[in-house]
Amino acid sequence: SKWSLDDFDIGRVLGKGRFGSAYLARERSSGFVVALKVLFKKELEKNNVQHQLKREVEIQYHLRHRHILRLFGYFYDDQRIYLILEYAAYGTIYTLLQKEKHFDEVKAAKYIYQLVDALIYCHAKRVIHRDIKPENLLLAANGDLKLSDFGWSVHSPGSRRYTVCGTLDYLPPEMLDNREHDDKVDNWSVGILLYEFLVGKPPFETPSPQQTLVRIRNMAYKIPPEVSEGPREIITKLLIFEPNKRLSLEDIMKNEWIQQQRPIWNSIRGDKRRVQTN
Ligand SMILES: COc1cccc(-c2nc(Nc3cc(C)[nH]n3)cc3ccccc23)c1
Repeated sequence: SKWSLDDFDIGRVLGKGRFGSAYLARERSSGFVVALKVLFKKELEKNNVQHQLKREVEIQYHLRHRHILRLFGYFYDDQRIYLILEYAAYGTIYTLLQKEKHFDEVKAAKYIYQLVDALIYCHAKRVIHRDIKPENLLLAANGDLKLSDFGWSVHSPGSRRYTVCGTLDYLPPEMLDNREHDDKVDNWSVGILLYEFLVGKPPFETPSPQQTLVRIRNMAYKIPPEVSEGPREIITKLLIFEPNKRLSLEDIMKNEWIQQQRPIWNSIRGDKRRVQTN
């Protein structure tokens, strides 16, 4: 591959992930700023996830969409693998949500709209993400959402072969029972996210993974009264046990409440560009 570490000036650490860290970096000849994700081969082998990484690279490398973080390339040396990724200046939605506690309906609708736009593109290419959660949603300098971390993505239909580590909060029943599943798993996660954006925590959250598992299986959740009818309807139509009965991504885009918020998004971005996208 044509890239090497000498092609980059390395800047600050952006953050730490499970298998390595991401650094701000600048490609020397062009001055182009990127995020360099450094993964340790030993760690990957120890967790037996090197083929997941291979699939992540193959899938993300070929996806080109304004709300999907670009993977420009990769290279490696004897201990590490380096992913050359698009740099999103404002970090993760996870951090923003922690800071703001919860989003107002305009912001929640904007992020859901942009995420669903990215997922329609992925599903059209038979790619399911399978790991949609606030930690994997980055924010670009213009405030736009960027879906990242395709480490768990597969070509539909999929079946989970690896133990899920980390939160179960976003997994649909069919993935908990390790049953065969299709792209409707991402529809479920959109419902979880919309709830979490407005309420500040995911619907099935409990102190222990075991209890969370029971609550998901029993569909034991309540939408607080302060959530208005528009988002309430979308959440209720996405958090459905039977995958094929869940609201389609297209129907989310057409939803009246989502459409009502759109004119406000453009005005927030500062009326530098009054672009009426109709
Ligand atoms: C593993 O790397 C992590 C983990 C958690 C947060 C960040 C992070 N990332 C980015 N931007 C990025 C990251 C990538 C792959 N492209 N653009 C920006 C930030 C800003 C403040 C705090 C943190 C940030 C990275």
